[in-house]
Amino acid sequence: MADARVDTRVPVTVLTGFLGSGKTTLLNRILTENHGKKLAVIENEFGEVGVDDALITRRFDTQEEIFEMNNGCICCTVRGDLIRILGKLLKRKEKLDGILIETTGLADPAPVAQTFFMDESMKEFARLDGIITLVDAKHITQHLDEEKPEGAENEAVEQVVFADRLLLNKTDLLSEDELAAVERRLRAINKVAPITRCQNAVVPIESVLDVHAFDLDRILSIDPSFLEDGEHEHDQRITSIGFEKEGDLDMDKLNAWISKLLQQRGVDIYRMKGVLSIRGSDDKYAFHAVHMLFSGETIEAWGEAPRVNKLIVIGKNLPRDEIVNAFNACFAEPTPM
Ligand SMILES: Nc1nc2c(ncn2[C@@H]2O[C@H](COP(=O)(O)OP(=O)(O)OP(=O)(O)O)[C@@H](O)[C@H]2O)c(=O)[nH]1
Repeated sequence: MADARVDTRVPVTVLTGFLGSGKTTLLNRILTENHGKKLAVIENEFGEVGVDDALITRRFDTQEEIFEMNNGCICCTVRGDLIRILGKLLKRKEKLDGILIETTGLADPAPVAQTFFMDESMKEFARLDGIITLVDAKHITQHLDEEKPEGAENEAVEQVVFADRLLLNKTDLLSEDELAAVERRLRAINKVAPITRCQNAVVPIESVLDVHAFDLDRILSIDPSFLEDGEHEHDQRITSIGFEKEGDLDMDKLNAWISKLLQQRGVDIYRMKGVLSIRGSDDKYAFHAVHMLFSGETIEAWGEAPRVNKLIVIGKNLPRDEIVNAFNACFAEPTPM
């Protein structure tokens, strides 16, 4: 095993955690904080339409390069793309202080981690530094408890099992007793990863980057077949509906639809996120929902950019036609001349 003190390979951090747990919030902090590191970020999103690009905040003097991988899930279909991007990055490894991979909220981190032990050039140039798992304190228990169809894995459990660091985020939404109960639950699944409580993913950057936390022996003791290329299956009931549509939305209609949708189907709607164009506003409106909790805020001005609404809905047994029709009905009527 390489000695950490003289190891010059590029450290790779895998940022994982269920949908809406706070991965992009943490990534934005890393990208906007002045830590002096030159990082490359690989972003993978679940869903038909990519929204994260518009939600990622970049510093003006940004040192980071961001690669989007939106044609499939990083742990299955686009692993080939991941290996190609990593291959390109590692050719100029002298210029890099680290690589950060944000998985989708529905990814199994194990096959992503495995990538760094599979091929010789990867092993030579990169070292898996740690798997950092964001945990949504409010919703994790229901995800851990969720019954999955025969053969399908529970990604929320996998993300906790393989974590080298657990960031228990959204502590503002639970009482002290509830938080302690969640911590006990996490500890029962993962005996060793330090658990750090946080809000808005505020943790010292040095506690997540370059921490030398990944331990192959521990992983092999949990999953002896970790280094073999095994198959895994996701819950096929979970799908996404994506919108990419020009025009202005009527805020009242939008609010009424979202409130009704989340009241009726909030248990099965894991995540909604979007950047929307609202009639009468010059600014982009960023919208987030995680189950029944939703929020929105104006972000930057549209300026010259085309006012295209991007919205993604991710959930279980989604009624596609109903959701598509209801969203389309939220557009503002054209103003009479
Ligand atoms: N109340 C509360 N909300 C939070 C906290 N941290 C993040 N959020 C909100 O939770 C929502 C989801 O956060 P993201 O960072 O986008 O989550 P994510 O893990 O990247 O989500 P996906 O990319 O969909 O998997 C956003 O509305 C955040 O503002 C927190 O500590 N408390």
